[in-house]
Parts: sequence; C-alpha cells; structure tokens
Amino acid sequence: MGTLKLENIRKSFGSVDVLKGIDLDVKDGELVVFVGPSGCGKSTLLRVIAGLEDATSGEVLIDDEAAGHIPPAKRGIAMVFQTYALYPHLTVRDNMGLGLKQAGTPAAEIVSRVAKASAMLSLDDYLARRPAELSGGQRQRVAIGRALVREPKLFLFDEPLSNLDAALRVNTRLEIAKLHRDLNATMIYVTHDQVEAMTLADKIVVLNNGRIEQIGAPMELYNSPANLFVAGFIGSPKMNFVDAERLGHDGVKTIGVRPEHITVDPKSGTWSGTVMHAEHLGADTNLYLDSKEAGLVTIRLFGEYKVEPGAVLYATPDPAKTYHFDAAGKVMA
Ligand SMILES: Nc1ncnc2c1ncn2[C@@H]1O[C@H](COP(=O)(O)OP(=O)(O)OP(=O)(O)O)[C@@H](O)[C@H]1O
Repeated sequence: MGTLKLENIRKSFGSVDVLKGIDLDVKDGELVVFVGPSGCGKSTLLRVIAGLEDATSGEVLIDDEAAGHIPPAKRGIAMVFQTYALYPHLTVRDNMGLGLKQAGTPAAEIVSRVAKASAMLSLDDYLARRPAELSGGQRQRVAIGRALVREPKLFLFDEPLSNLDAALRVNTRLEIAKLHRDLNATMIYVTHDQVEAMTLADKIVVLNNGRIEQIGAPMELYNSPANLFVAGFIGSPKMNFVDAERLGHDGVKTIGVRPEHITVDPKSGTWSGTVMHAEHLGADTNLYLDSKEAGLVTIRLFGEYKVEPGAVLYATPDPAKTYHFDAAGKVMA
C-alpha cells in the first residue's frame, strides 16, 4: 500500500510564503507529476512529503497515518534526485545495498533485492563498477535501483532526468514508465518539463506560485484547461492568446487557440497576415504569422509546409477548439 494525502499544506521561509495551502489525494499505485515553472514550490512540496522539511501548517498522511512526527527514514519513502548522490568509492552493488545494510537488513536479503533491482534496470553488467566508470544514464539507473531495493511505499523523483542529454532523457523516461507499470508503485515525480509530465503521469498537478492551478489526467488538462495559466503551460508550442476586444468578442477577455488547431490557406481565411518565420522540424512546420486581426500567431502544421518569410497567408482557427477566458483568466463555458 502507498497512499498519500496532503491537507492544507503551507510552508513559509521567514516572511516568504512558498506553499499556500496544498490539498491532494494520491491513490495507491498512481504516478502523479508535479509540474510548474521554476520557483513555484515543487521541490519544497516534495521535501515536505519526504519529511526533509517541516510544513509550517497542514498535514501529510501516508497510508492514512499522520506523518508529521515520523522522521524521513521511517516514512517508507525513497527519493531519487537529479544529482545522483552516489558514493564514488563504492561499487554499484554496494551503492545499491548501502541503505539496506545501514538499516540492518540480513546480508542474504540484500543480495537478493539488489539482484532483482539490477535485473529490472539492466545493471547486471555494471555491478562491480564504481560511479565514475558509468555514463550519466547508468548512474541515474543506479540511483533508481538504490530506491527500488528499499521497497518503499512511495517513490519521490525530483527532476531525475534534467542532467541527461535529450536522447537519454527519452530512454530513461520510458524506463521509469515501465518500472511504474511493473511495480505498480505509487510515485510522485517533479519536473518543470510539460512533455515529461504529459508522457508519464496518471495525474498531473499544475503548480504556480505555491498554489495548485489544476489537477487532472494529461489529456484532461490539454482538452479542458481551467484557466489561462494551465492552457499556456500544457501544450507545445504554447496556446495562442488573443485579446478578445481586438476580435470584437463582448464579455470575453481572452481568446485561446492552440497552434495545432489553426489551418492555413494562401487565398482565404479568418485572419490574414505575413509569415515572419517558418521552423521546419521534419515531422511538423511551425509558422509564425503576423496577422492584422490577431497579432502574432503560432501555427503548427503537420509535415513540411513550404513557404517563404514575407508571404501572405490566411489562418483559420477551429471554432470548436477555441477557448474563452474571463478577466480573471478562468475558462468560460
Ligand atoms: N531554504 C529556503 N529558504 C528560503 N527560501 C527558500 C528555501 N527553499 C526554497 N526557497 C524558495 O522557495 C521558492 C520555491 O522553491 P522550490 O525549490 O520549491 O521551487 P521549484 O518549483 O522546485 O523550482 P525549480 O524548478 O527551479 O527547482 C523559491 O522562491 C525559493 O527561492
């Protein structure tokens, strides 16, 4: 079992309020991703859950038990950091088993748990090596292995992929997804990367400035963002926002439309403009159109779209996929 409940968690450092009342329920076996811009309080929230930081007020419940008085080592939590924090003088095998050894686990049990974790993470060939003899991705797998052998109720990941290059990041992301499926373990994962959040999460918690903006499954957040912040944060390239007054919409403050929900035509359409720039990504083309009606608009087209800067094009947003926001930034029905 590994459930987590947060009740009105607040955390201040001196006069700075970093967490401003966080409520959350994590079910057994769920992979929940905390995502948000730098400084929004993701790591602080993770550290409060781990017990590395005391909440100023509020309650952390692990398996329905208040954890406030339980020291970090006794919470049944294992944490994986972006800096792998491996001991350089120990082998992979000893790095993985050290926590168990310190906890007084019998040697035979350590051997069997390290063997199991090593097999899951394809580390068998590296067990006798020291961290300096491993690649970044392998080191991160050892750090994950060290968490696995403890068989925790809850895994906490703090930006575990941010030190890896792009290709390794994708591989390691797949490994974490597979691990989650195989173990059916409860995992909390912090990242500022919305692609990681979308691809890994059962449930995404979008944080901004110490508060939760929205909680939902990845596609729920993509299809039904609650407000401007979530609409702008989830999805890449970012949703276009146009001042509604400019488009003559009464009672609406902002109109939002995603780049992938706009079509273009050389002859006719809703908005007309000149192409500022075209980015050819291979599978897609991103067009930046400076339009008379809506200002600068990003358009994402499937495949290669041949066009020169300065060309005149017409853009038409899909009305069924257009969002209306009120003056407070909330989405309107
Ligand atoms: N020990 C501390 N003392 C004072 N302020 C702190 C402390 N730890 C964090 N903060 C502040 O709290 C805010 C949230 O920090 P936190 O590390 O949780 O953000 P984050 O969302 O994880 O950001 P990042 O993505 O950049 O890691 C920041 O403004 C930070 O400066």
